[in-house]
Amino acid sequence: MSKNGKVALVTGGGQGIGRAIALRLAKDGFAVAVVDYNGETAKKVAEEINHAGGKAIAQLADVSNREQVFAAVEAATKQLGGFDVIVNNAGIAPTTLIEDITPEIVDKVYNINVKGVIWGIQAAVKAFKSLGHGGKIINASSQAGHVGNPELAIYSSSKFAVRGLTQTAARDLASLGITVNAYCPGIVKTPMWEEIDRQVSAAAGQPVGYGTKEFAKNITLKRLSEPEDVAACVSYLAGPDSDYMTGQALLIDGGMVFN
Ligand SMILES: NC(=O)C1=CN([C@@H]2O[C@H](COP(=O)(O)OP(=O)(O)OC[C@H]3O[C@@H](n4cnc5c(N)ncnc54)[C@H](O)[C@@H]3O)[C@@H](O)[C@H]2O)C=CC1
Ligand SMILES: CC(=O)C(C)=O
Repeated sequence: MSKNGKVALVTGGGQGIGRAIALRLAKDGFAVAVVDYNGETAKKVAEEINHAGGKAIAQLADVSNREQVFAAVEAATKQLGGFDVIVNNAGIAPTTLIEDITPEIVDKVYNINVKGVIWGIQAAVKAFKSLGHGGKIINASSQAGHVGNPELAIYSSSKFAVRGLTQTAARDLASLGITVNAYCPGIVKTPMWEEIDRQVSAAAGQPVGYGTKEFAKNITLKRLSEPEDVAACVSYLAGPDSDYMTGQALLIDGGMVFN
């Protein structure tokens, strides 16, 4: 049994923001299922939680595969003794100049960033219903889901889609006692951001770090965010203090986007 008696599942939990969320939710008292298509990193994060006195399991699943997502939620429910929160965090962000976009890249990004969230929502609803209680669904959008980001057309549009899904699911699932919210980080220091910086800088013929400077110009708080900044917000969305919040897409971007 976890310290707060609750179970959370985090997709893309093997590194970056997902790892920070898994560690934070474990600290908050959740038993955590760390799900990733990289089995090694998921295992490492679960071990880190267990060594620190928490309770975690690692699960291998590709969120673009509906059956694997349902299987992960079912296994988490059985092995951890319940199911209360899903964090649909896994995502990819290749840069996509408009004229170079191919059907393959659209499918790849949408299969993970959009369909992966849909499968996560469906699998969580099935688990909550079978357990006879409500729950919390938390989705990864982005500041790029509030404003179109240069050179990230497909990624940005996928994150707008996540906001749309979040609002609609919040309305559709409220009667089941399920809340649905999204978090919308700005630039977070993770391997994903490092890769975007490399691609944007190279496309501009500039050294690594140029992309970061360009994107970061408008951050009011004048610093990039840490994965832990995002995890703190997700901790709130996963806990009881957000019980009266649903359909929201919280910006955690240091003031990059005011709306
Ligand atoms: N880093 C940033 O600046 C921002 C990130 N985000 C979003 O936050 C989420 C996490 O991003 P980061 O931690 O930065 O990314 P990351 O690339 O550093 O880590 C992503 C994790 O997800 C896993 N993953 C990717 N595709 C998967 C799939 N199909 N099935 C299972 N696991 C999969 C990867 O193996 C990795 O462990 C993403 O949805 C991203 O779009 C949003 C705003 C800003
Ligand atoms: C990768 C991403 O979502 C950014 C920069 O907001």
